[in-house]
Amino acid sequence: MIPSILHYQNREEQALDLSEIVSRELQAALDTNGRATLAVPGGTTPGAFLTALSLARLDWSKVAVMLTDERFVPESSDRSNTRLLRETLLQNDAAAAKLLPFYAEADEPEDVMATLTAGIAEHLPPDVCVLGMGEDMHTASLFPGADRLSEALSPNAPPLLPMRAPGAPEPRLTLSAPVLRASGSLHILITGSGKQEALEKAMQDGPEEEAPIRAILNAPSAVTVHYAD
Ligand SMILES: O=C1O[C@H](COP(=O)(O)O)[C@@H](O)[C@H](O)[C@H]1O
Repeated sequence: MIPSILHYQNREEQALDLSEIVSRELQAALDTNGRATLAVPGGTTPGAFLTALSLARLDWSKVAVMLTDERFVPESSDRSNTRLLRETLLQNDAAAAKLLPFYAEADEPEDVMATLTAGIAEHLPPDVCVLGMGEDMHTASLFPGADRLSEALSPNAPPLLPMRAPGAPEPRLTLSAPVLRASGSLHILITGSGKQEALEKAMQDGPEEEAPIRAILNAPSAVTVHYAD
């Protein structure tokens, strides 16, 4: 399926418009199911969007929030995606949302995988999923060259996997491709010309292992790319 691509005048407009779209989709899920699940990315791009979304007038007490992926670091680290969520989305009205943890203290992610997977099981697949993308065409923590990438891209992948990749300084936990692809709606949030070029490359035919974002671009659900310079 070819994604819809929305070009915004600037990053502020991108953050506000995407937050309105996601808010509407969450409300629709609440109307239908009485609850909703939202998956959001970490990293450097989504802060303004997450803060804008925290102001949405929703019954956040019925919304479960999870990350698309996490670095295996405690919240005291400024590399923690959970910390980003607490400082941005889980403020204002959205402070009432239920955060589904993607980190627990342990030596290795494998030690806590069963517990963290059990915590998200009843909330999958997400009703709404917003993903980031790197210039290397990774999304969530599905990195080219990562140790368990083939498994995470396969249709039978478990929902949550540990992942180690050459360019990633710490181990990761990531939602797998089949769970991400099964989301009710999919949004890709990107900024800057480097990511625009990476997206154009990923939209050409080729293996998902080389450009894991292709697993999302080819998803059966509607995919919208939100781009600003
Ligand atoms: O490491 C990560 O990278 C991607 C992209 O991050 P950005 O800093 O380029 O915005 C992000 O989507 C992912 O959630 C994060 O863990």
